Amino acid sequence: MARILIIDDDPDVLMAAKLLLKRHFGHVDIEKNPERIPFLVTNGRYDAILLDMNFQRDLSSGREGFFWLDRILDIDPSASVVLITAYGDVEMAVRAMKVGAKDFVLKPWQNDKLLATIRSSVGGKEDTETVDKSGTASRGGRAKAPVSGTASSFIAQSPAMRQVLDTVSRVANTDANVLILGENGTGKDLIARMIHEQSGRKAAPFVSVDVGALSESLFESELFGYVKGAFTDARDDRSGRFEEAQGGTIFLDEIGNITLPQQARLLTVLQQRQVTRLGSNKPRPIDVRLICATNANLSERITNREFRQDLLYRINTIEVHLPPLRDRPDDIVPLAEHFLNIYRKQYGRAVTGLSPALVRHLKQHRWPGNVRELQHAVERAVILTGESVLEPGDFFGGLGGGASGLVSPVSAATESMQLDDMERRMIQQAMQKYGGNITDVARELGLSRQALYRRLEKYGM
Ligand SMILES: Nc1ncnc2c1ncn2[C@@H]1O[C@H](COP(=O)(O)OP(=O)(O)OP(=O)(O)O)[C@@H](O)[C@H]1O
Repeated sequence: MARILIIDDDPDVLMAAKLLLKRHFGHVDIEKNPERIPFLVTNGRYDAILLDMNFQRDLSSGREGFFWLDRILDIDPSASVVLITAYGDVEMAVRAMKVGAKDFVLKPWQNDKLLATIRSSVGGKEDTETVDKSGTASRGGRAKAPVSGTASSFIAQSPAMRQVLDTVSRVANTDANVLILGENGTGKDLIARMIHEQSGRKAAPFVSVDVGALSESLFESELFGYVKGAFTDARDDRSGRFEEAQGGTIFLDEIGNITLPQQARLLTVLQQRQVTRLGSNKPRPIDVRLICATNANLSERITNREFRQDLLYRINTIEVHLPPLRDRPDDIVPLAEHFLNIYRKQYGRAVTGLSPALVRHLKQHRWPGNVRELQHAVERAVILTGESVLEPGDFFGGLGGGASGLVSPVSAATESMQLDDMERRMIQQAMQKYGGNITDVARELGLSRQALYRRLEKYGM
């Protein structure tokens, strides 16, 4: 069953498209307000997104459409975005495809053409139920990152992480609520998926919700669902994420960031083990395993009366602490090699390993962004290096590394600016070398043509 999202500020277009597509594809969401795109794309796991190019306030330049296309691809680089445009000059559509749109349709559309376009965009997911091999449905939906949550691809060489894996294997098969604590990028999401995959619920859905990102007004409708007419835009009944997780696991990420009223509503649902859709008075029983995660210091929040003690007791039957990467240096090199292996294949680069000098640098860096920072650093290095062995310069590009060879701790923001600069320079050099031939430049940099176009746009080149 395919999941489709349609974004257009014309309610008639939305309704017509929904009626047509619903008969052929399983699930169709419509949205009038483009501001909700980041939330929907993060949480909705769509197989195709139909996006209007021309919103009312920016009628014919398509600029807003480009802006939203870019946001979608930033959140999910593998998203299939099909553009709708009533001002179908081919040039704009082609430009949109160069920066990552999958296809475009002209308004008013021919039904057959629209169906064929969507069919090819969802990759055959029409009418039939397809279940992700692992039975999981993530924020972004399809497996978009090359890094999976299976135990075999989880790197844990340090004693601290071995202990974590031991706890995971002991609690997975119980229904105990688990609270995962750790800084950003330490692997909380991955551990939550692993618990689900090792549990008796693995054939049922794994539903992941970033509750910290839900506004006060969306919190209830998103988690508990709503019935038609519950609020102005509620044109249909819709199940919430708890119901979608029925029989499986719900993962509430950033639980430490929800407000006190949200905490009260969540607590009631957890105590009663039933949800009532917004606008309805019919409670529905739920059978879900609860896993929560946060990077916040919950004891401090409780002392400050920002987090309810009784909610904490509900969610933390088992606590799993993920140490920051700087506190488990034994994991750094195995992780770097693991990511090197993934990205070398993904970008078709002949990079074989890490130099001894780089190994020293990696171990000494503080990794404020933890495993995610290391992962991105390896990806960039694999793309940008011209050598077969990665050197400190591929990672730290002249940052730190004085006589002592120590890498000075730099903020993630500074580092990312420097890496952007490095990337821009690499692209410029390759453009000069190949006289602007996009295919050759993309091949040289190990990028897809689309990825290169996006970077050219990003750097205004
Ligand atoms: N031990 C590990 N082995 C392999 N990959 C890992 C490991 N830990 C984390 N990763 C990878 O690092 C990235 C960040 O991990 P993840 O998203 O699970 O972190 P997080 O703690 O949930 O982050 P946030 O708090 O920002 O949501 C992911 O791509 C994940 O696959």
